[in-house]
Amino acid sequence: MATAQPNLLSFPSTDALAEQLRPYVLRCQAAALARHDTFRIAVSGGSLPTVLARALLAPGNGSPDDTPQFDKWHIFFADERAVPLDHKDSNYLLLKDELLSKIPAELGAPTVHPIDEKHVHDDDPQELADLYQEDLMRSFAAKDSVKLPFFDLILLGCGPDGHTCSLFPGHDLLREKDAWVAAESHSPKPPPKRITLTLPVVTSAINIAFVATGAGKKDIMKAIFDTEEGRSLPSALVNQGGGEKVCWFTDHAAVDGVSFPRRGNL
Ligand SMILES: O=C(O)[C@H](O)[C@@H](O)[C@H](O)[C@H](O)COP(=O)(O)O
Repeated sequence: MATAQPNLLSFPSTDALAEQLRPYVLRCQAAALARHDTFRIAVSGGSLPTVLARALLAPGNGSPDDTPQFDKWHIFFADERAVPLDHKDSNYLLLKDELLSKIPAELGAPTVHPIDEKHVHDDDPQELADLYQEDLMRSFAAKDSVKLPFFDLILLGCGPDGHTCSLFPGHDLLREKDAWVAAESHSPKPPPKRITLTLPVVTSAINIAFVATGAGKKDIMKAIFDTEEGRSLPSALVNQGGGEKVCWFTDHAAVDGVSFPRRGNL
């Protein structure tokens, strides 16, 4: 378990946040391309795709360091709902509408890894989770001896109850040690059937970023960062497992009243 503290960043507005998220993601991209000539990231649903698109589709200065090289990106879903890819609840559709469909051709096209639509109507989402795990294994060239996929970057949201991905407070999935991808059949946030990366996969990522904005987040942010009771919340468990690899991008409204030290840049 990591001991170093996560980084808590706070900005006056979502626009200011997106301006800082861009260089952060592009620094992660540069490090990943130098390491293995590919950038493997996982993204959540919720408000994250919109903020990410605002960050990445903004005009850059044209330098290689400030340019997303999307043709080198492999985009996975940190969690996904068991619905068809064109369903309004699909995280894939959200990402497509907000970001993928708007990427200018000259920036290249990412390789996107959606869930297998054939299994979205299964009673139990386990097969959907297993197939997604197989996709991850292929993409990370995992041999039996490779215990975990090391994402270059995982981008997360945090729900008002402290959930992240589809890892909800008090659910057994928080104790999953072996699976990379797990099935959730009773999500308190609709729709109930989902798949999610597990905590060991999330905390093994090389970089982990949360985006949390708005006054609706301030109570849970206080619980996560300032209280003992909040330590068992899924988002707090990511802080504990990821330590200094974790970076929270928030706006001032979301951290109003939070005592944990925060900064205005990385
Ligand atoms: O598919 C999902 O439901 C999400 O991945 C979920 O984990 C989301 O990130 C949080 O609920 C925060 O959502 P907001 O950013 O909209 O608050």
